[in-house]
Amino acid sequence: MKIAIVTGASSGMGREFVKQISRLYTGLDEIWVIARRRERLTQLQEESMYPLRTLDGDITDPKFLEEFAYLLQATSPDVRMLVNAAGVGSNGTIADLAEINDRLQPEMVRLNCEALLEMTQKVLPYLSEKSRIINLASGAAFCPQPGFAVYAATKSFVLSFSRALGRELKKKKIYVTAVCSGPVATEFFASDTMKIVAWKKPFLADPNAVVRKALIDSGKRKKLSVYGGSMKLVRILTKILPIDFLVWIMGI
Ligand SMILES: NC(=O)C1=CN([C@@H]2O[C@H](COP(=O)(O)OP(=O)(O)OC[C@H]3O[C@@H](n4cnc5c(N)ncnc54)[C@H](OP(=O)(O)O)[C@@H]3O)[C@@H](O)[C@H]2O)C=CC1
Ligand SMILES: N[C@@H](C=O)C(=O)O
Repeated sequence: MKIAIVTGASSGMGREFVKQISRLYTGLDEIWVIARRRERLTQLQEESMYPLRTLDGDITDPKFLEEFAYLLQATSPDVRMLVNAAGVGSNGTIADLAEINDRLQPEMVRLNCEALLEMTQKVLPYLSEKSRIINLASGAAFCPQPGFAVYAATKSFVLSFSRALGRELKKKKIYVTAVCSGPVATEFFASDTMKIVAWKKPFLADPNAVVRKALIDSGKRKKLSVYGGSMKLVRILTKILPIDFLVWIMGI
């Protein structure tokens, strides 16, 4: 059975990946869609040409991860694509966020880093030649960001992890792409602790376009998918400017 697996499929870019994978790729038997909001995943069936297998649950929950591993073992699928899109962000200083809720930032690390790693580890034995992994990192991965510190650090983890994993899997011809976009118009900005700052508003990208580029870049076996001219410029600047200056700028 040939499948694609998408985490964070109930909204934003994960949802868009499911829709576009279903339109663009032939030969899949199922797409496995993962998120906590079951009804959203069920509704998504209307937008997919392929049967969706709805795995509703929290990917930071060891019980969910155990059941997921068991399902993989029981069905032994050929996973053609894994999209790790589940993730959250919070902005504010580390101290302010800790005062609001001291679990907020540790739980962000658990979801954005550990759960992404655990999903990848579990799926790895079921990937074969020309399979692909797409990890949602962020432009925030390019440099430390005071006021967005833990989120940016989690995304640096995702970028670094993706690059190294891609190298490890090269011999097996399995390709890994990290998606590093700027702000994208999704529910990411709808939580009480993740407010979009004014200067980012003009740069808000359409999730449809970001995902289309990510799938094209993954098809071209690119290690990074960077959407938009402004984010490409940010990437260059973060390579050439001194780190202390960059952190100062980001903290203004
Ligand atoms: N929007 C942006 O500006 C950018 C976002 N990104 C990254 O892209 C990825 C997708 O974000 P985006 O689509 O924008 O955001 P959304 O908030 O729209 O989507 C996040 C998804 O993650 C799922 N999710 C959250 N927590 C859990 C959990 N514990 N277990 C399982 N699923 C979970 C949510 O589903 P549910 O609540 O149903 O569980 C939802 O489907 C994230 O990793 C984000 O960091 C990168 C660059 C820019
Ligand atoms: N890139 C976005 C999040 O990942 C942002 O800048 O808010």
